[in-house]
Amino acid sequence: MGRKFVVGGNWKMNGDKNQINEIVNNLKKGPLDPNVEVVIGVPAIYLAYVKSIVPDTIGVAAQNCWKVPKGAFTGEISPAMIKDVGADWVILGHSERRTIFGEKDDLVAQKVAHAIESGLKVIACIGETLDEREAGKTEEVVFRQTKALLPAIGSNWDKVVLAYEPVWAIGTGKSATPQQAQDVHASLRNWLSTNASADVAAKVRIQYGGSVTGATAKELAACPDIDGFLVGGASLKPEFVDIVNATQ
Ligand SMILES: O=C(COP(=O)(O)O)NO
Repeated sequence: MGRKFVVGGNWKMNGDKNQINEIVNNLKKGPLDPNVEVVIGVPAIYLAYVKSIVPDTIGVAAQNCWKVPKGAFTGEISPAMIKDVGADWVILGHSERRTIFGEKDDLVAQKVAHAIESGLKVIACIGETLDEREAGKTEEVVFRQTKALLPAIGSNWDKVVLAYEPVWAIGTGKSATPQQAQDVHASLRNWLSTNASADVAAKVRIQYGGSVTGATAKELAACPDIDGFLVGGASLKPEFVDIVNATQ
């Protein structure tokens, strides 16, 4: 289908300059598959530092941003600030933003819209909780979350990567099986074909995230509708290189 594999490393609230140096040196050593797009999600306070030491071939993402250019929003950062330090991606709607910080679909959509209009590329996260999966609501939830993003994205789907991250697999060591992940990705792509367009559905890259490791990445990467990963814990470890190279 010709979708470029894209692997994100979401460092979350982890790292200090010594650990960041180790992680970046590991990425520099690689070797990284040149056919795979790599984006690292960095704590905001270290964005400028990471941009100063990481090769230009590696994208740098903030892990969140606010929905307007500037103003009295203590503690927040804007897409303009993210661009100002040279980063060109932002991760939005992560389940930890939704469950811990109470971000709802409409706020995520407003952030996505403003990030895109500010010139950032977006990794937009969706995914169901364990209760929702056990209640058979997985598709209902991911369709609802994605539907909320449609007006925010508009015709700018080339600036967006979707990340399906089942909440019950995040940070648990319990990944979705390749079949479970493929089923949701395929269903979401089919939904996009009907609710966005066949072109969007064919071209949008859908990452899988949730306890991806060097040991599980190859089988997951072999699934036709998995176009990459959004990796948490393992992105802090040398095995992240193996995950990036999972399609080799
Ligand atoms: O939240 C995640 C996944 O985290 P883990 O790989 O640690 O499950 N990615 O954004």
